[in-house]
Amino acid sequence: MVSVFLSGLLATLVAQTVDAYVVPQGKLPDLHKLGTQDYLFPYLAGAAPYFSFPGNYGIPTTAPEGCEISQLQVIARHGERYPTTGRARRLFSTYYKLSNYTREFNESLSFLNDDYTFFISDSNNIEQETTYKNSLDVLNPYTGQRDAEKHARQFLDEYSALLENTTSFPIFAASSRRVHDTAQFFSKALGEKYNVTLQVVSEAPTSGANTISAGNACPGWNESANANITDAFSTDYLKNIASRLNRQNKGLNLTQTDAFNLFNWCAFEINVRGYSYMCDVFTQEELINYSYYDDLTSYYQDGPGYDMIYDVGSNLFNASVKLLKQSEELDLKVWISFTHDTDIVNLMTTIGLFDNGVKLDPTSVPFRDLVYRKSWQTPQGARLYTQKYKCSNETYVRYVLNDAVIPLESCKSGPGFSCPTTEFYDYAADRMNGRNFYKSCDVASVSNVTELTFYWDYNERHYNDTLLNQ
Ligand SMILES: Cc1ncc(C[n+]2csc(CCOP(=O)(O)O)c2C)c(N)n1
Repeated sequence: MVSVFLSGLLATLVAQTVDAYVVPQGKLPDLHKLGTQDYLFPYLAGAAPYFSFPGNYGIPTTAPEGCEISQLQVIARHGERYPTTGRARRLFSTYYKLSNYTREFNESLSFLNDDYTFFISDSNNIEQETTYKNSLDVLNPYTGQRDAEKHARQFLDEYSALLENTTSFPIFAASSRRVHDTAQFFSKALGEKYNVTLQVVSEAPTSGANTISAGNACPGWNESANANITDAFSTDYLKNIASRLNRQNKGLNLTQTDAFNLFNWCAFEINVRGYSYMCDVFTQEELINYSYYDDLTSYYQDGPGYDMIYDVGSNLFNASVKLLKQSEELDLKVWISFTHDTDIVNLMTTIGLFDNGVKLDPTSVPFRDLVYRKSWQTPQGARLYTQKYKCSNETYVRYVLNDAVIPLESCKSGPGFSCPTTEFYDYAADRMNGRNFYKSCDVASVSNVTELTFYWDYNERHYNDTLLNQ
């Protein structure tokens, strides 16, 4: 009797356990593709999942022998995500064209014959972080959620000593929902030992200079300011893709715009599903052209090729330098913020991390002299660390981008190729000399907030802004 009861109970328990862990769908051959396309990430214009910076000089990211970290600042992008509204609209238009094709697909598009389902299956996911829950394959190793959790563990592994006497501290997030969600996944993954208060700082233009996302509060910024330069880049690689696919599939009428959209399809499908057969459409040469086009447009829209960007990036750089100077007085040793890719790119432009003075050439793909590789700088989940450390009685600053130390070319005489703070503060003042975010961006037309204060007044103000699906 008892054993019948027990085996019944056991069966129920097993059934419940199995139910809770149903691993759904996914065709068997897809398993071989899942998580195997990392080699493509550096070519996918920062839309693919996280990867460590490929231009790593081999400098250890830990503080050099005899040095101790005194402050760490982290500025990170949100994690892997679904496409934005605009991208999704363009992707759907290409998808509809393909889904209306009535013949069998050939060669690289033949995967579409096998009851393929498009990777945006619920429009509520547009703009949002990919999670264990909204991912199209539970075995997807690239969810933004997992990336943030992994990042948190890596952060603790390297820097938990800085939190030795701190159990309650803030983490700052721009008010985009995916940015907030990333910050929350990161915070939770730090574990119960820490009591993190998320400070959600508005990224609406009305927040003016008091923002992590200066790009959103810059009415003066003009996406097309340098379009006359970037438009000179040849679109032959896109035309070749379209004509190849049209030749292989009679009656298919893909345009060069469709070809461009297919790169995004490839990248975002990996974020959502963990693999994408669409990536097999491109040759390596086409991927190189595509990634350089991203470097080029970013350079002239958000980087050193657009003078105003030095002003935009100065909003965060100025705050960062202020925190560095105050490190002795401040209780907190770790300042963690989450935002968008362009804000990090703007900041790195003002810092001068990837600028050798050579303007990017729109007429051909450069190789030897190309240091501004935006397609490598801010993948999903990108993270820029500012380290301040003390060795004997001297203090030093240096930057670590996506697991790689990137020395400042004109100031690297310190241990670990760092910049002595005495020199660094002059260097920073020089970079920001004459720069003014509020003025240059015409922020006055949307806000009267002239200063970034959230790092200093969060305790009184407790930032808790409404989340935006943008
Ligand atoms: C200075 C400046 N102001 C505004 C824009 C417009 N913009 C295009 S993409 C993006 C963020 C999406 O990134 P993420 O994928 O990280 O969320 C923004 C804000 C810009 N590119 N540069």
